[in-house]
Amino acid sequence: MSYQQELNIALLAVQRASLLTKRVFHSHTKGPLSKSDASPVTIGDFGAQALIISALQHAFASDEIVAEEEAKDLRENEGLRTTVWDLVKEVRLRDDAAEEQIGGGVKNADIMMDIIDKGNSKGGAHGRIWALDPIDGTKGFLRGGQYAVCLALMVDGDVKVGVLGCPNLPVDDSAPLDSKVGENATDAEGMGVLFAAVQGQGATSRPLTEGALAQPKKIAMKSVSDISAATFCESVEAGHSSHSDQSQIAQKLGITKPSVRMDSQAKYGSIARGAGDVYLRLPVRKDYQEKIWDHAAGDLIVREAGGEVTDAEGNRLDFSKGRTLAANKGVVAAPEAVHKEVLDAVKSVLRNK
Ligand SMILES: Nc1ncnc2c1ncn2[C@@H]1O[C@H](COP(=O)(O)O)[C@@H](O)[C@H]1OP(=O)(O)O
Ligand SMILES: [Mg+2]
Ligand SMILES: [Mg+2]
Ligand SMILES: [Mg+2]
Repeated sequence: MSYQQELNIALLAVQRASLLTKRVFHSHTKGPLSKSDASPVTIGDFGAQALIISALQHAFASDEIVAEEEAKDLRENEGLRTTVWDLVKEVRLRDDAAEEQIGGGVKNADIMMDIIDKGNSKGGAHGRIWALDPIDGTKGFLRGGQYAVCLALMVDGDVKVGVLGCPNLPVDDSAPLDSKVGENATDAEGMGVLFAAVQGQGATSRPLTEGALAQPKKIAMKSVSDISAATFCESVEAGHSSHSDQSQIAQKLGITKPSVRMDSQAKYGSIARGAGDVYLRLPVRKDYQEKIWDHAAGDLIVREAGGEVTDAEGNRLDFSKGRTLAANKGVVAAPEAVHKEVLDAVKSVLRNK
């Protein structure tokens, strides 16, 4: 299967949701609330989830969706509901034909909440299931840094299509990653990129526009012959991945450059286009299970760009286990040629802990 229709709808849906998140990013009222696990959620997360699921339901009515957010807070808080609805009803692609392909807008606030709650699939190994993170890196979004709108289609537990909208990364694939990439980001001129991949068809990037899709360009990971010269990417949040283990691994590989810290799956996109080389996410807590929506799109984009993505033991990420990556701990993403060398260093550091 070529999955061209799925890719097209996913790209348009992510592009439209990114318009909404950008509005919130620049407003003073992001409306952060704290969820039961103490992580934040904003009006941007709810609004983007509603717009994307609405597009998927229009195009693929019988597909299931595993999405991060639920409408409970909106049902209980009228003010919050109205604020999110005011955003959702206004945001449209500035291209009628493109907007029509994703079904136009949502009809009213009640339907919006029902749509948000359609993201409650249990996931699993059977059938067509989308994995959606409406804002990945919400902490980065609140801090003014990197974040990503993430959508992937799995068929029988295998990721077939992945799209990442990164409003605060440069369009230019060859722009070097500096240590400031994760700070005070703006979506000024030259910023905003959509990454995409279809299994067996390679990975692309294109500028994030406000209307019809821009032309895609093929992307590929940088070939790294000397691992000591590699650029590492890691989370900003030390609570999400172990900075200390990652720094020991870098040291073991002879890497002296400081790691580039940024929030969200923007890390997967950045290494897929050769702006960085290696993404490490080593567990801080034994009991944390990574969520499928935090990895599905990025995993495919990196592998289609010539990379290998495994957990800390060298197993491929298994998206067929439900809403979490229950069978995996940690993530090691690197160009194919050096992945083993990186993984050996990971194993050796973790063994000696
Ligand atoms: N203890 C944890 N370990 C790993 N990832 C976590 C942890 N807590 C939250 N996350 C998730 O990490 C992702 C962001 O990663 P990064 O640091 O690379 O930007 C978020 O989706 C966040 O989930 P959530 O959306 O529920 O807050
Ligand atoms: Mg996330
Ligand atoms: Mg999220
Ligand atoms: Mg979250």
